[in-house]
Amino acid sequence: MISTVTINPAVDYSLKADEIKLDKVNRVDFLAKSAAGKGINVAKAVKKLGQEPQALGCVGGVAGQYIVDELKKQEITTDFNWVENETRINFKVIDNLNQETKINQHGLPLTESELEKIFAKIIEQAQQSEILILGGSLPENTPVDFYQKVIAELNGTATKVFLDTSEEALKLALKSKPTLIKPNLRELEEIEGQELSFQEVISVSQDLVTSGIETVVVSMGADGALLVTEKDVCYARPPQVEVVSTVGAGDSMVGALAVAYAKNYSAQKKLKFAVAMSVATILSPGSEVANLVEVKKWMKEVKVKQVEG
Ligand SMILES: Nc1ncnc2c1ncn2[C@@H]1O[C@H](COP(=O)(O)OP(=O)(O)OP(=O)(O)O)[C@@H](O)[C@H]1O
Ligand SMILES: O=P(O)(O)OC[C@@]1(O)O[C@H](CO)[C@@H](O)[C@@H]1O
Repeated sequence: MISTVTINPAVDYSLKADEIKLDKVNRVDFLAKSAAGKGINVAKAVKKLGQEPQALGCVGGVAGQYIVDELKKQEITTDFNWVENETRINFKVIDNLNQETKINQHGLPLTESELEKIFAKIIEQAQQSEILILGGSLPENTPVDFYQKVIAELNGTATKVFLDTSEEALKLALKSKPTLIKPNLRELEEIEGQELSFQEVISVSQDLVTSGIETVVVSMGADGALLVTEKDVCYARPPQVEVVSTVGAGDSMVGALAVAYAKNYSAQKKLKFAVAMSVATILSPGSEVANLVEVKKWMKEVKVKQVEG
């Protein structure tokens, strides 16, 4: 089974504005509302790709109930922990220039006891999961080494742990050696504390692999993605497309990578499948993700090659 963990989920509101005027009232149009947060988007992707995911995490209040109800409608198995504070609402505003402004709340804190319970649930459920995906930020006041501790606890077990987070939580978690990480270019640059050329992205990823992380996938927006393992350095270029919304593009890639891992695809096929999924997803509105039929169509358009390390 593929399980996803979203400690800090969100209800995403996608909105449209002609332009965002700072220090003014902005009148916006409503486009879509979605059950979201990175791990939840990954679960939606896994389901759309024909596998049965399980979504874990913390939900609270009316927004939490919305997430539970939506995932039920999408026939996604959930085993959430109910918490005292309301789940956050995030806003994604698309303007006339197709720029996406993302307004993400930090997420209200969890109590110490809620944190202990979700930690225990993750470890328990990991035992039945071939792949466990930890996705997104941590709510306010959560110890920043939360993911690091979860991964350390699962070291030496059969569970493959994928991680998609950012900033300090990512930096610390690298020390516990997750199986796979999927930083975008900016997140990788944050880890390194400097801008990176394409060759530097390859060598930094190779260093991470040498340190004990099995697979590093770096997503680079319209420039595609790179997958690095001990044996392979593959690069995939997406076709040029008219973007509808990039929200969830990275998450859809992680979902596709999990499915590709479960199916034991080759390195090149894993990357092709993941990039095709992301391309199909950026053509879907809001935080929605694409399905297998669309992915199969885009796989023909994604060019993958082995590059020199
Ligand atoms: N403008 C674009 N044109 C073609 N493909 C794109 C474009 N933007 C994103 N993609 C595809 O989506 C993948 C993921 O995008 P990106 O690197 O922006 O991830 P991300 O920052 O993790 O996304 P998010 O956090 O919004 O889910 C890219 O590797 C690429 O395959
Ligand atoms: O604030 P975080 O946890 O870093 O990211 C949350 C989020 O921006 O990520 C998803 C897109 O990747 C959205 O559905 C959601 O609102």
